[in-house]
Amino acid sequence: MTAVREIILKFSCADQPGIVANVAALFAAQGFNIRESQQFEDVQTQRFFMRTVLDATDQQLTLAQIHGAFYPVAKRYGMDWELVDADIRPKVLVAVSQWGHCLHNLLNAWKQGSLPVDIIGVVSNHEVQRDLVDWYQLPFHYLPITKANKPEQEAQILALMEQTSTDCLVLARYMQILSNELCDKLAGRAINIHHSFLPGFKGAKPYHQAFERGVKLIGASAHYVTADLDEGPIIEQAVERVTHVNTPEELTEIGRDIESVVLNRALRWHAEHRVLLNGNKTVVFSR
Ligand SMILES: Nc1nc2c(c(=O)[nH]1)N[C@@H](CN(C=O)c1ccc(C(=O)N[C@@H](CCC(=O)O)C(=O)O)cc1)CN2
Repeated sequence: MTAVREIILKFSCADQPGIVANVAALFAAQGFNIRESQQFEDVQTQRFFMRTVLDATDQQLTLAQIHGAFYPVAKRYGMDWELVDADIRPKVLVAVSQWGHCLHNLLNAWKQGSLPVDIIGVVSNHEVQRDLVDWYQLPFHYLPITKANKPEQEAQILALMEQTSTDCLVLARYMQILSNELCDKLAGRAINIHHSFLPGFKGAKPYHQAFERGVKLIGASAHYVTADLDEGPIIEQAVERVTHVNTPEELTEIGRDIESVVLNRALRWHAEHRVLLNGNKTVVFSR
């Protein structure tokens, strides 16, 4: 096991005085330098959230050794915690159906190195995006789905993630509803881009719903996937102004850019361990 250069600690626990002081004291005692730190107390739930980035260069310790050193503090406060090597990029599998704008934006950012993830491949229930994925020299897994083969198809997705030790599944306009079983197995590590400003206009055709309602703003929402369709904890959202002149097709066009930006931002924050679950909500320690 090699020594780590930089670590990211994120945790939540029941709030009480002295948490920050004790965490800081533990790392100070070992000579770690805090590079970045953010914390938040949810006064409603009395839950405390914290994310800290520490320079570990001089300590010459492995992640396991730092884990062991922090464990007593985590245990004392009953923390839900994660301590990771900041140089390890999460492995991501992307799922897409027919629309390729979010996939294109993800692959472009990944190729440019502006998305701190390791995309291991793309799965799709259609072949429409195969050429794009081939161009990026990534594996394209064509997994058609029907009501009858849904359990097998989902088992193939899960098997692919396990075989490749993939951390995260990104639904980049994947228009199939994941089963409760798959949602449970991927809790907190499957991210979907919904093409509306949630909680408005859930379901498969939000732009037509928006047109019929005559809204003046449309948007997109990236959220963790749960069994309750479009109800998962929201990671990021954005909106754009529209008018009575815009047709459903134009709303769809305007929405594509918002979706792509929102999904990239959400995936980056997830990959940088900036997102903590807070019940059915999130705490996002963005830059
Ligand atoms: N368990 C979940 N699965 C998915 C979610 C989610 O929140 N929980 N989000 C969707 C994405 N999505 C909206 O963002 C969405 C996708 C598909 C549908 C839908 O009604 N699909 C129909 C089939 C449509 C088709 O074949 O084109 C269906 O599955 O019966 C609604 C919303 C991704 N999955």
